[in-house]
Amino acid sequence: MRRKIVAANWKMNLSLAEGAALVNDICAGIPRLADDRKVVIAPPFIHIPQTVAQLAKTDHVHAAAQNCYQESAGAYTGEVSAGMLKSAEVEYVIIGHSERRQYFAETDEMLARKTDQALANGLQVIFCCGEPLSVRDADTQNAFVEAQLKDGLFHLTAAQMSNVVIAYEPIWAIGTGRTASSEQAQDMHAHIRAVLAAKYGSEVAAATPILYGGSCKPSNAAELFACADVDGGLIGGASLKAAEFLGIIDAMVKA
Ligand SMILES: O=C(CO)COP(=O)(O)O
Repeated sequence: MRRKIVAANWKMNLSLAEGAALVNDICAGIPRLADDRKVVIAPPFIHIPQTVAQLAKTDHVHAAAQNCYQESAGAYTGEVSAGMLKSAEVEYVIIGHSERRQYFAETDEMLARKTDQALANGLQVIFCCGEPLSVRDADTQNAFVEAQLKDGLFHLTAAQMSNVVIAYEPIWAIGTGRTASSEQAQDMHAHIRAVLAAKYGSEVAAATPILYGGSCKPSNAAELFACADVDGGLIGGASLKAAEFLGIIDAMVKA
């Protein structure tokens, strides 16, 4: 049985006090999860020690970072290494979010190195892919996403892939209120799984969770998570309100 995951990406939001209150409310409201269902919370770096301490009281909610640097240590002012995240007891790291690619000029080559750093330090990677609107309008999204996966991930071994989760986030659906239809999500997720199967075989492809991200809310989560190849979600805006995030977790529990 493939893992199902709902992950919160807080992006650059919330004070420490607001973050602590939100994690408290999520932990208080979360239902019992089966072993194959996981909730992940990715706050800004500065929240991490606080969030990790709060989550130590639960078994089924895990801390993540939103990024890490591609070198292990040194004179890189302002950066945070995968080893530091591990030392803070972070379990997951998001790599290749479209906002990192777009605003911080992160290239596929950098993302491949970040992935290596994360895996070498025992972190699980949530690797993001997804096309801009111009690519969707030209109907070339399958080739675009395939190239992102090949360039960012396909240097990994099959064994390393067991520590990788993929998040498909079409850029035109992020923060826009315009979600992909369940048919668009399923088509792309099936394509991603076929690309994984061609490279790593059907067992690895079947075991890799593929999350959907982009304007996912309690009102559309159940329909998205009912798709055969959608294994949960990476949630931005709706992860900042406990009631909304708990509603999305509920959709995963029932999926
Ligand atoms: O980018 C996202 C999560 O990483 C999605 O953001 P929204 O849920 O706000 O559209």
